[in-house]
Amino acid sequence: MAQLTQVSRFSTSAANMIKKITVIGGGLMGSGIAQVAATTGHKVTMVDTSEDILQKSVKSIQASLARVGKKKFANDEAAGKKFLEDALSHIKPTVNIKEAVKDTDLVIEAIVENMDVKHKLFRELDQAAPQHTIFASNTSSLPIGKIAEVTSRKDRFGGLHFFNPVPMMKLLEVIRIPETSDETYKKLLEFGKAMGKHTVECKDTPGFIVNRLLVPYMMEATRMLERGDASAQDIDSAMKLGAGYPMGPFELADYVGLDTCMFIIDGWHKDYPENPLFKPVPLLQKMVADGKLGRKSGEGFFNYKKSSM
Ligand SMILES: CCCCCCC[C@H](O)CC(=O)SCCNC(=O)CCNC(=O)[C@H](O)C(C)(C)COP(=O)([O-])OP(=O)([O-])OC[C@H]1O[C@@H](n2cnc3c(N)ncnc32)[C@H](O)[C@@H]1OP(=O)([O-])[O-]
Ligand SMILES: NC(=O)c1ccc[n+]([C@@H]2O[C@H](COP(=O)([O-])OP(=O)(O)OC[C@H]3O[C@@H](n4cnc5c(N)ncnc54)[C@H](O)[C@@H]3O)[C@@H](O)[C@H]2O)c1
Repeated sequence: MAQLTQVSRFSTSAANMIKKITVIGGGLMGSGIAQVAATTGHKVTMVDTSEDILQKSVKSIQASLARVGKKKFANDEAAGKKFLEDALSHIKPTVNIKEAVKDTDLVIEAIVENMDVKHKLFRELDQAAPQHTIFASNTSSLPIGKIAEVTSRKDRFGGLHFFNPVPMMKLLEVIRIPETSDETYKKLLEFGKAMGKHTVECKDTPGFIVNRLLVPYMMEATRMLERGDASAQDIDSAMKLGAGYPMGPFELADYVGLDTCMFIIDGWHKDYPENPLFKPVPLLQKMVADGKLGRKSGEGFFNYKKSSM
């Protein structure tokens, strides 16, 4: 623990700071990370698997920038427009991974939550990126040390766990594995601050800080619903009005994606079968099997289809 806090007292010289970043994955999280990096003066390359997906990512960044700009420059439409255009000009979307990492300082991986897919990507990145490039994963639940195993740069590897929606959520968990060098960790912490986030330091433990507490709470809410103790609506209202949460557990699960929720809890159960907090939840598994994935599929614990709204 002493080691974790000691590192954050040092500061990196301006010449040594992270300026160019590559975000792999332009989905919910990757597009948010790219957006915030661009608005905080970084040069960003955003990679996804197809031009179509990248177009959608840019559209969602535009929409989010418009919301931020409208608030930030409430009485100055021209300044809001300039803010949006400046930020977009700092983001280069591409499907070419090799080109995207050729002179980057930091790669942030935000692709699907699957160890094999992440390993395949990091093997490729390790070959293509220059020696000085730091790698980070935005994984919600997979061990950073295990993701890093396929690279030859564990000393330049860490976790940067952002929260959804990235432009609004102030927290960034910065995770180190035993091999992460002090120099790397220091740079990651400073990058987080440069992104305008409040950083917290954490070891490579399941769920880090937030998800280790949040996931059991959300699963317990689902078990409560499964037992028929209360309705989803009332459980959500209770936690919002009685505990001060901005979203109830089911609104949040729908927002994150029920497939992601299920992947996390089932994965932890496999790794820690003795822990009762990580027991799979049949209701969640059934909803995912039925294609009810939350907001992204139009239905989850609540219905988001236009006709029923
Ligand atoms: C099994 C369990 C699984 C757990 C999974 C873990 C996943 C992961 O690893 C960790 C997480 O992320 S955990 C998840 C962690 N996340 C949480 O826990 C989220 C909890 N929810 C919240 O904090 C709030 O509900 C929100 C901030 C999302 C929306 O706020 P609201 O009041 O309900 O609704 P509003 O009135 O619409 O918007 C309010 C303001 O926000 C602005 N805005 C919104 N989205 C924006 C965007 N994309 N861009 C730009 N701006 C955006 C908007 O413009 C507005 O500004 P104004 O100044 O008021 O005009
Ligand atoms: N959804 C959340 O609330 C949340 C919050 C924090 C962290 N995370 C983590 O962030 C990561 C991404 O989650 P998400 O919700 O943004 O997922 P998402 O499904 O919205 O986006 C993933 C994107 O990665 C792309 N992709 C997949 N394989 C790729 C590859 N090999 N190369 C380039 N792009 C590839 C997909 O096309 C997709 O656009 C996951 O590890 C997840 O656990 C998610």
